Amino acid sequence: MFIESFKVESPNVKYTENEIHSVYSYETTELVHEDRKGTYQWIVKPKTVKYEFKTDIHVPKLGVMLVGWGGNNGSTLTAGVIANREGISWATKDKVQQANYFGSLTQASSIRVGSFNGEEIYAPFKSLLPMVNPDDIVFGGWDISDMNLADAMARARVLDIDLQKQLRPYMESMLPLPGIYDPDFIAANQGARANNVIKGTKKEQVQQIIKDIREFKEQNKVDKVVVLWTANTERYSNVAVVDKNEAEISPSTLYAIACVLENVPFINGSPQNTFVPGLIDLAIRRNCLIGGDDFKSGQTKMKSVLVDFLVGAGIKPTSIVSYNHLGNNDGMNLSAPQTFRSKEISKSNVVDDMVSSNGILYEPGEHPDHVVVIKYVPYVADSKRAMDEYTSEIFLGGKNTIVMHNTCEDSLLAAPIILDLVLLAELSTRIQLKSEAEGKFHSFHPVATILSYLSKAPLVPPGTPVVNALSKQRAMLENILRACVGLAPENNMILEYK
Ligand SMILES: NC(=O)c1ccc[n+]([C@@H]2O[C@H](COP(=O)([O-])OP(=O)(O)OC[C@H]3O[C@@H](n4cnc5c(N)ncnc54)[C@H](O)[C@@H]3O)[C@@H](O)[C@H]2O)c1
Ligand SMILES: O=P([O-])([O-])O[C@@H]1[C@@H](O)[C@H](O)[C@@H](O)[C@H](O)[C@@H]1O
Repeated sequence: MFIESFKVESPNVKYTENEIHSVYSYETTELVHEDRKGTYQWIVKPKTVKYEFKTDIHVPKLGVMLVGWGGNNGSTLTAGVIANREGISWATKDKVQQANYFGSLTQASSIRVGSFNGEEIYAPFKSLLPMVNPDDIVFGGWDISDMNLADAMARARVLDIDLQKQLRPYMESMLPLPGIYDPDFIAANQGARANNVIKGTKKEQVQQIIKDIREFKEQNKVDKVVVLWTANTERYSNVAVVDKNEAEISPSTLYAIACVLENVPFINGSPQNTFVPGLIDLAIRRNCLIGGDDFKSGQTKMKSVLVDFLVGAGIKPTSIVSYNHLGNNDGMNLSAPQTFRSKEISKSNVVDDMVSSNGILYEPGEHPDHVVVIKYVPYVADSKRAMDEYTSEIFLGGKNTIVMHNTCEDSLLAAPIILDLVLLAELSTRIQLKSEAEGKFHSFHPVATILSYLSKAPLVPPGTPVVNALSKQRAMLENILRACVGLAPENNMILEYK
């Protein structure tokens, strides 16, 4: 059964006019490796740590500034929120389509809250904690192309024409602010659209971005701003020289510096190493949320499910070949070797945690063969075609081969993920926590691993584990939000019926 909302009644949860305060027992383990009677043993000690969570229930008026606003993802997300907000429906060749938020974890997925009379009861994921209603978001942002959002939507070739016609009046007055453009970091083929750029030194460009954020906030009377990069994939910055050679500081890093200096959350939806070590240090010092990297939207999302299933079932993937072709501007930009390399890295590292979790299947340092191929084929436009082959070793020397064709409508899959990223980033800044060993409440670590479900290459604080398995990432996110309302982690035991 599905319910629309619920309230937790517990001695451990207090709802006040300003916050939800929960007391939570975090059940974990402590491991020691000790000499026991002459042989070393791993000892696992269950441990309970008391935490308190405080969630500010005042939902702000949120401004979202997209870097690359005029791109396929940026224009599609903007269009989708307007279509939902205005309740737009449109004719397609199959039916009259209503606007929806399908593909958004926060808006279209559910959580199990328990069972009632032998029936499992589910509620909307977004009913866990007060979140911004996406219909209320004010969009803005930058683009090195000056095209208005209605024309950018048409250029993207993502949405049905009847929908585009209805959206045009809302979007044609939306003009991206000039962006920071450095041809050394993206494909040369992007130069043709770069007619809307901020001149000046890198420092002056950062100052302009800060000015843009302040003016956007003032003009739109928003309480908070989140900035998200959905611009072109850049080549990696050479971190060995980035501190000594200003030319090596990428545009994405410059936007991120501006955001951290303005204490505005910055999320990187692309695979480049925007968050160079100096920037991470700055974000930590200023306690400003940063997160990323590279939206996990289609082919890689499936990979982080399939490899988790195979390894979890004791089956040994030995060869993973991920090919895809696409015909949008992203694909054109990725046709350059240096930008493709950024994407190849983020798409290749996604199985590392699952492989290293099973020492029965893999020797230390052993990995499956893993190849990533991306080709630019204009005709298919935003309708990316992913073709994967997974070969695994099974019982008694057998081999299993899984072949998959996955048509990922790239922007229709990425736009809801962008929405989740900005909503969850905003929510996480309203949560404070304190363990029993800590004297005062504090925010989550500025490097927002809570967003990892939505990223191919989750950015994590230095020295902490990277988890890519999709089910674990989703469970982590849900269980943290459950803890904020005093609910135990979903353990799927349903002992009541065993
Ligand atoms: N499923 C997906 O679509 C998906 C998944 C993961 C990652 N991504 C990443 O998201 C990004 C956007 O994808 P897209 O399909 O919207 O691409 P796109 O090329 O349509 O849009 C990128 C936009 O950014 C603009 N731009 C480039 N450099 C800029 C800068 N320095 N400042 C401001 N604007 C700039 C371009 O003019 C363009 O309008 C890409 O990096 C892509 O790799 C997309
Ligand atoms: O998320 P995902 O489908 O694995 O990865 C996608 C790639 O397959 C695609 O080639 C690229 O253009 C997109 O930006 C996205 O990164």
